[in-house]
Amino acid sequence: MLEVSSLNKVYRSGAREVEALRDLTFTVDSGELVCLVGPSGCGKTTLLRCIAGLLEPSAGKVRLDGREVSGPPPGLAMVFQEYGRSLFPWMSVRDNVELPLKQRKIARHRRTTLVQDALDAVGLTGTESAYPWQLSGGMQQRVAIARAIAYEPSTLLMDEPFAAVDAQTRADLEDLVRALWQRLEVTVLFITHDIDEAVYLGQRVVMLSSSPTVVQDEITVDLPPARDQLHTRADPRFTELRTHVYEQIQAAKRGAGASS
Ligand SMILES: Nc1ncnc2c1ncn2[C@@H]1O[C@H](COP(=O)(O)OP(=O)(O)OP(=O)(O)O)[C@@H](O)[C@H]1O
Repeated sequence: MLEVSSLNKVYRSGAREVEALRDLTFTVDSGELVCLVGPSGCGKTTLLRCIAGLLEPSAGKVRLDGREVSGPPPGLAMVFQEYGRSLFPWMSVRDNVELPLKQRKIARHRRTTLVQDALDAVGLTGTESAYPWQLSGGMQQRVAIARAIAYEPSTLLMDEPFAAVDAQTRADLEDLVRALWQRLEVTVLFITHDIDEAVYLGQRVVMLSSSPTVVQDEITVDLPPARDQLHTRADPRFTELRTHVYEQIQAAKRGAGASS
């Protein structure tokens, strides 16, 4: 479970102060998939860095599985937008996925099993010896996802992971995330600028205001759990939910408070 309580971050340099996060409170329950959306510049990077233990908040707390985060938490794995920069080009697919397991000092035999299972789960069986640059963007992002799940995290933090891939690949990867989430029962916080993606993927959508950031609104996505690109997106309820989220993000851009 991820708990973000009254999180505040003020950047100070000399006499200049920038309040990036004002007062951010939300939770992601164990095994839940929550999407976070907000206008550009809403403090998403600042929030992520606080959750990942890479940045100290000015006030408030982040707790992961009951423990206060004060450095990179062991149960957390991350997938970033820039897969090209998060994979090491001189390492094979297998070595990229295995690296965090070596750093965790997991025994070789167990590592081999975890790497193979993760590559199978993301549909990359047979690419073990390839190098990232020999793969398409979508496949590289699958490697990054395999690396994250091989680590067996309790929580997966996904930072606009599909912003740089084409629409068809993106749809496939969205379905992969839902399938893995259901199968692995992992807690997922998925950050995206794409409102349709947030509603399609999430059990809940948390909307952020412009910086200094607060939670603008939050909705439960009451769509059936078995989702597919064709039928879910054509569901009138999907349209209602996306309209609500869109209106809230527009209100956030204008600096207005939440409306019901
Ligand atoms: N190191 C820093 N020093 C001063 N101000 C900063 C620093 N990092 C971020 N900020 C400010 O904090 C606010 C939030 O920035 P942040 O990078 O967290 O937003 P973001 O949502 O990730 O942006 P984008 O969506 O454009 O990537 C912005 O006003 C930014 O200028």
